[in-house]
Order: sequence, then C-alpha cells, then structure tokens
Amino acid sequence: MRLGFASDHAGFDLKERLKAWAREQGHEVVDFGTDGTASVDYPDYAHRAAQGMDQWERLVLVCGSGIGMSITANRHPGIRCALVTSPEHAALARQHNDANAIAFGQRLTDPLKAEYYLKLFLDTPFEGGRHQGRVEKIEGGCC
Ligand SMILES: O=C(CO)[C@H](O)[C@H](O)[C@H](O)COP(=O)(O)O
Repeated sequence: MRLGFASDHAGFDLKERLKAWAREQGHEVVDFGTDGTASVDYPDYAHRAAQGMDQWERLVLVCGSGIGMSITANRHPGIRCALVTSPEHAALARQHNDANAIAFGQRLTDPLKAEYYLKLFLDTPFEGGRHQGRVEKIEGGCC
C-alpha cells in the first residue's frame, strides 16, 4: 500500500520509526515532512499531506498529542482521520468509519503499540452495510 506520512517536530521520531516499519512490511512511503526536530507548526504539514491525497492510499500523521494533526486533516473533504489510542480505535476506525488517515501522539503513545495500531488500521476492512450511508453523510453536511 502507498502510505503518506507527516508530522511536526513533536511527532518526528515516531514518524521516522513508523516509516521504517512500513518499509519493512513492504509498503511504499511518501513523506510530507517535517524533516527534523526543529520546532514547526503542525497545520503546515497536515495541510500539505492532505493536499497530496492523490499520492497516498492511507495517511499517517503524528504530532505531540495527535490532536492538532487530526483536527487539521479533517478539515479536508474526503479525509476521515482517526486519532488512535487503542487497538479498538484502530479497528473501529476502519470497520465503521472507513477512515483513510490515522493520527498518533508521540508524547502519549508507546512506539511499539503505535506500530501494532498501524498494522491493525492497515489490515482491517470497512464493513460497509449500515455504515456506508453514515460515512456518506459525513461529507453531505447536516440534515
Ligand atoms: O497540536 C498539538 C496538540 O494538539 C501537537 O501535539 C503539537 O505537537 C504540540 O502542540 C507541540 O508543542 P510544543 O510545545 O510546541 O512542542
């Protein structure tokens, strides 16, 4: 699978680790930055990765908490980003929400667990059925 990655400074180390893991698993990696631990603004990198959605099938975003990256990515039509802190979140984000982006908080998530959550996220299919129309309503606006 082609995976996009982006982080700010506070997510850089976990981004690099997850990129290495993804390559080991045979995935293709597209990196939208940042390139180091110098302080940057997370929206710049979340927007860049979201605008490049023709270049990835799933997007992996990392910041200190995962909150800023997920909020920003979800401003973009067609992106359904889940902030994941448990295996249940990782699986349900795919099964019920057909999420195409996952966000992690480097300061709050054990890196080994993040690898496991990412594997679950990539391996779990969307269930469709009653969830299909609900997902379509996300883009449709209210009522
Ligand atoms: O946006 C965030 C919080 O929602 C991210 O966790 C950032 O990485 C964090 O705010 C960066 O904090 P710093 O004190 O500037 O390193």
